[in-house]
Amino acid sequence: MPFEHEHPDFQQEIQRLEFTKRYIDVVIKTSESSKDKFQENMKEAFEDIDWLESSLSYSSLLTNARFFEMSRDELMQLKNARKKPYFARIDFLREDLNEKEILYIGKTSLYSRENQEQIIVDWRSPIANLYYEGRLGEVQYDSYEESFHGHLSLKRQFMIEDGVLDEIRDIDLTTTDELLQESLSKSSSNRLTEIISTIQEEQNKIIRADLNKPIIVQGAAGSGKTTIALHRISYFIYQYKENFAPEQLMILAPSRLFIDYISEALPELGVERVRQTTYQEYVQACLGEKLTMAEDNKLVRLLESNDTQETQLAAWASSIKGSPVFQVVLSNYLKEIYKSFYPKEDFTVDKFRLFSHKKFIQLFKDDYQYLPLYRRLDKLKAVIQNDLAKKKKNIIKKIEAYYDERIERALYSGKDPEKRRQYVSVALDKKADRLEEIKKSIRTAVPTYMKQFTKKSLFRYYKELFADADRLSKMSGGKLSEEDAGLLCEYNQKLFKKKVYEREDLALMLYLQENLFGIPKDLRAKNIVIDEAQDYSFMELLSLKKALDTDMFTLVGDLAQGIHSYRGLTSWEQVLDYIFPRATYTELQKSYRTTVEIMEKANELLKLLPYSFPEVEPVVRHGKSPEFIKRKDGQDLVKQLENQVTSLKEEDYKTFAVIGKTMKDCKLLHSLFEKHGELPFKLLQEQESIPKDEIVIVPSYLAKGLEFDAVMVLSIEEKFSRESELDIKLLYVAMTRPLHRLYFYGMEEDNFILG
Ligand SMILES: Nc1ncnc2c1ncn2[C@@H]1O[C@H](COP(=O)(O)OP(=O)(O)OP(=O)(O)O)[C@@H](O)[C@H]1O
Repeated sequence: MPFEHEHPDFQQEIQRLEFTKRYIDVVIKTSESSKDKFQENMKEAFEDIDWLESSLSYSSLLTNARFFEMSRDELMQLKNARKKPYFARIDFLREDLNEKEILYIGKTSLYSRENQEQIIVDWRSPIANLYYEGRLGEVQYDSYEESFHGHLSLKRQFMIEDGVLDEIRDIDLTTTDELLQESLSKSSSNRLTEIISTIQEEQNKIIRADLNKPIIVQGAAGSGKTTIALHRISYFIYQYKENFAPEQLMILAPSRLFIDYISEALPELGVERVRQTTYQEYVQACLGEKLTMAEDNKLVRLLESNDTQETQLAAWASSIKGSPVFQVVLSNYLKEIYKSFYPKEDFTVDKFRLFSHKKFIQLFKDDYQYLPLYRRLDKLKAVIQNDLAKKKKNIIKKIEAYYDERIERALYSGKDPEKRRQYVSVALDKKADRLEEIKKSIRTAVPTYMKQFTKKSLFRYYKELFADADRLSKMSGGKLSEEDAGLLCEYNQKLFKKKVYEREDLALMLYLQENLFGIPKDLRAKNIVIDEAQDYSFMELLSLKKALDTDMFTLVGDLAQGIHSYRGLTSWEQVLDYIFPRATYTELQKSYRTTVEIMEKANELLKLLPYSFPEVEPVVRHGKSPEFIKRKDGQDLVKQLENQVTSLKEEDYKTFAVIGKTMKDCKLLHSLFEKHGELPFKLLQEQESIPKDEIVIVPSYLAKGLEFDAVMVLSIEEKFSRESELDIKLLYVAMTRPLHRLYFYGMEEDNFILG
């Protein structure tokens, strides 16, 4: 029996819950009215009861009551916690203390206003780690670099629904966690939720891993990567609340659709103020310009195009532009640009040499190395301006002295007076002219000198990079043959003519932008989470790291789902070796989303991929085996799918998706639904938000990261071929979306590779 109403402590726990709820109410009420009201509110709330232990009795609550200011966020969190203030309790006797601590763990912390005792302990606090890691018995936890040893005598889970205690259960980590089973067997809401009460040990390790180091997680489909990444941000914010505002953190998601999907979990974890954006949006913000992106989706082109040569060229161009070859190219290109800024002439005013070009170069090259190119120029401009301001009096004095001396000499010379007068008058005029001239030179010297450094826009620089094949090949240090460089130049020039950019161009432009102009400070997040990181190229990750000037990244991804591998990663090694050498690398092999039956089928696909992925282990939860159903045509197909959904609804499933290989089949089905459909449905596009209570029609590549109770993989005109690595990955993505049921609708089983 998993949970017991007859648990000997059940009544006592009800009272504790009641106390906590009322206490929360008082704190909320008081902080919304006035602090002086605290005592009054307390009295009102607890007047009718006399059951509390003495330490919590209402008379003791009244004495010494102090009210603490709460921030808006804390108040918000407390309000949210009202329905379920905590989910677990641990009893811990610390070695160096005599008294056993009884700690209730919840989403947010709550201190007693009277004696600072913790009424609720935040799940992210150091001691709460005992709930996630500790077995009953001797344990230890670390807090602020100190270790505390002691005895853990109880771990208790609570099921609280709408403020009412339903069940309690005492557990040890060694027993199978039925709370986890229960939470996994629920139906999905189309949105990601928090999992704080059932975080597993291996997940907890990642959430709490050293916050001062980057981390890379290779995790199987459904292993909780997205969820864990969000919990890690939450943990980070809690640990560094004094040092960082949530706005300084950033989540990079694959699409707006995905941001919508995770949006529900964000406020629950207190991370809704974290910047959430897509890679493309972020880079464009850094460039300070909205670019016209090539509309064409290369992935789709790879799947649909008959024009194989052109498509292959496009894929090849992407892979090269994303590869380390371009790190070499850009670094040589920048060297070249920098060199072109070394002046050959000294800075002079009139005949006076004020600043040698050598000194200028030394400052430019070495002293101001930490600045982007144009910021160095600004700085140097200020330096020579200052220098001139200091020296200008001296220059004028020298000129005056020169003429004064001549005039003086003429005045005392033996020339006849008329000639002397004439000479002096001419000399005075000359002096005035010279002074006028020199003052003008002083005024214009700096701008004139700076004129030699012509300013070009980022886009000019970028275009010039692809202007000359021979030069490009040289800049690659021979890594790009002249022929390949030629193809690449031609390819990009075509894009420039159309005035469009591809996603792959963004990384290179970001790299140049950072080195030439710099990135605005407010865009430099301090800690970055990248989901679906396998779809990023080497250059994308490298230029992000450089632009943000930090290596504090959390990268989560799954190479088996690397459907953009024409540009993305095929191994984590390169990233670890060259971009994030300080990173810890972890693998997650357990899947929490799908049933054993579905996962076993999906695992068969993994074997067809040319990588050695270990099999994904599903958490033991059984369901029906995936089923192939011969599809009908037209109206009958719509009926067939609708009947399926209706019968699944009867089993209490709530979210359904029909997944096609690409948009092509999805659009076909969508038009059939428009003509004949009776149930509500929606075709998902990239910018869309996921509807509730509608049958979702979505292409496999957009379904990545999402989940549904039941999935119907559909093949109308498109088939999944076992010859194509991309098809295998897309089918794998589609098959790992359902929590409970998976169907294949097609003409033949073979359309889905596994026939
Ligand atoms: N410890 C856990 N307790 C309860 N549910 C969990 C746990 N870990 C993961 N889940 C659930 O498993 C599902 C998959 O999680 P998530 O989407 O984070 O996985 P993922 O690794 O990002 O998957 P994908 O690679 O398919 O994008 C979610 O429904 C999540 O709530």
